[in-house]
Amino acid sequence: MATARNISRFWEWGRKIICVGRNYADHAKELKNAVPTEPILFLKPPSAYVKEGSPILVPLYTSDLHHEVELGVVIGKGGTSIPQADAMEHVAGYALCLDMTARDIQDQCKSKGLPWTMAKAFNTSCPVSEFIPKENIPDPSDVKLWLKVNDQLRQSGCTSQMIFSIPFLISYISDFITLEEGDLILTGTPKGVSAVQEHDELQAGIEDVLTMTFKVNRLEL
Ligand SMILES: O=C([O-])CC(=O)C(=O)O
Ligand SMILES: [Mg+2]
Repeated sequence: MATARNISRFWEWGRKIICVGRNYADHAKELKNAVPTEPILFLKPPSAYVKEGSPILVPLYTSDLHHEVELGVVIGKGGTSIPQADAMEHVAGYALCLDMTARDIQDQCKSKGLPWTMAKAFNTSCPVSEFIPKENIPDPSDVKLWLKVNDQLRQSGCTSQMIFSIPFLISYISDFITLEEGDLILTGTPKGVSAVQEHDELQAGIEDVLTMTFKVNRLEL
């Protein structure tokens, strides 16, 4: 007998992960990138998800794996060409996410004009918290995000600093990628990205809503 799918386990559904890059001016500047005038988008596959209790695995081909703490928006109602005014009706809730990035590989891809797939879409590149029901974050345009590595604060930002708002992003993306229930939008990272090493412990949080912890491991050959 088929069991009903529950949005609170959206990461098991095999749906899209759509990521927004350079959505915070302070992060665009720290990597010496221009502040965008239109959203920069890339994708991660559902195989990128990892949940607390399992480690983040450093790909063998990188020596500069970075953390990026981000607010994730979980789509509850699909749609195409969603007007900005209706966008929040399509949101089921949120998740705290890390956009793990092989920065050395991303730099190589950027200099060659190649896509970022190897830098951004590898297994365990999307650590994700428990599902956060919409009611628990009444104003997603004003929540604080933070990340510590081995108890040292590295990132601390507020979603009020986003260049493109959540309703704008939902509308913009849905004009050319149909959004489906269970999709996740990663809304970009504030400044403070830095490298992590094997055995590091990452702890991240959204204000007083939730915290999550991940260990970093090397992939065994
Ligand atoms: O790799 C980058 O700098 C782009 C990105 O994902 C972000 O800004 O969150
Ligand atoms: Mg990112």
